[in-house]
Amino acid sequence: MIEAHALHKRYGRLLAVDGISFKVEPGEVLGFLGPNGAGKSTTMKMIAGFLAPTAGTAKVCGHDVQSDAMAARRALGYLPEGAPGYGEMSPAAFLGFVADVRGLVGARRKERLDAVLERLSLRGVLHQPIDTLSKGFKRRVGLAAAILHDPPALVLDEPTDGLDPNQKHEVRGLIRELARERTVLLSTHILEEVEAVCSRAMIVARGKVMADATPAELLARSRYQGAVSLLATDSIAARAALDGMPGVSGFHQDGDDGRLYVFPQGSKPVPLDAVAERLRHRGVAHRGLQPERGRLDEVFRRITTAEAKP
Ligand SMILES: Nc1ncnc2c1ncn2[C@@H]1O[C@H](COP(=O)(O)OP(=O)(O)OP(=O)(O)O)[C@@H](O)[C@H]1O
Repeated sequence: MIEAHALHKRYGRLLAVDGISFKVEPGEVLGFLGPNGAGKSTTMKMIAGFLAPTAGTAKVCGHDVQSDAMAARRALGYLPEGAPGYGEMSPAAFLGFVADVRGLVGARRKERLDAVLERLSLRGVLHQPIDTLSKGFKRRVGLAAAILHDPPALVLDEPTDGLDPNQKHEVRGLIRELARERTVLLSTHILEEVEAVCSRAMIVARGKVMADATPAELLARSRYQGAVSLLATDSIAARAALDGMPGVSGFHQDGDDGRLYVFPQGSKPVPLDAVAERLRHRGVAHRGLQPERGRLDEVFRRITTAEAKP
């Protein structure tokens, strides 16, 4: 379990983290989302014991990260933002060094090294300097170092940053697999990642938690949920045909692709068949009529912009 209670971090005059509290249970993947500078990395560094909080406490598997630092660090695997250091070392040398620091010896050391090399498919690059590896392999080396001692809790700072779509897919699969019996806290800028791997998402802005919900609950806050959209040859005619239809509250036309969004009244979805029938009846040609499931990007923007209310 990972717990944060009223964490604060001040850098001079800047209050980078302003009272963040949460609890993540085993089996949960909590995604930390927020604009640049929101305080995500700072919070993660405090949980990992790399930075002392200005106020507040954090615990990893019940161990306070400050007063019981060694036990907390033993229980935690941490992937810092960016690539691992020691770029001149090979993965073999670097992971051997991490194993030594973690106090792994004998058969257990060999077993854990074999397990992570296999899990992260690192055998092909074992003796190449880390600096010369692709971004994907660098992230894998970082992940291997984070899970080498088989910790019950993981803090992963932007684990898929800079990876190509295939590598992202692979790393997300690995995180889901790791999360089965572990507690995972990860940060990301990628909204689709939240739906792909997170059981819960916390939106942070200006050092404060602005939302803490499941991805489905966040989607339900989108005004696009329950809307239908279509591409009409004549959008003005389409709007005129649908204006005043029961269950329809308004329209929005996308400036880029011209797609027309028809918004519902209240929580009941706009009836797709009735829309199709009405357009047919009025002779409005259209294609791509589809229901909308909501948009995380819109919810994220609304919650994190200055006007947003918590
Ligand atoms: N060592 C430091 N000294 C002074 N200010 C810092 C320091 N580290 C971070 N900050 C500032 O604290 C704020 C929060 O930074 P942090 O890196 O935690 O944000 P973040 O949410 O992780 O951002 P990003 O998504 O860009 O990684 C930012 O304004 C940043 O400039």
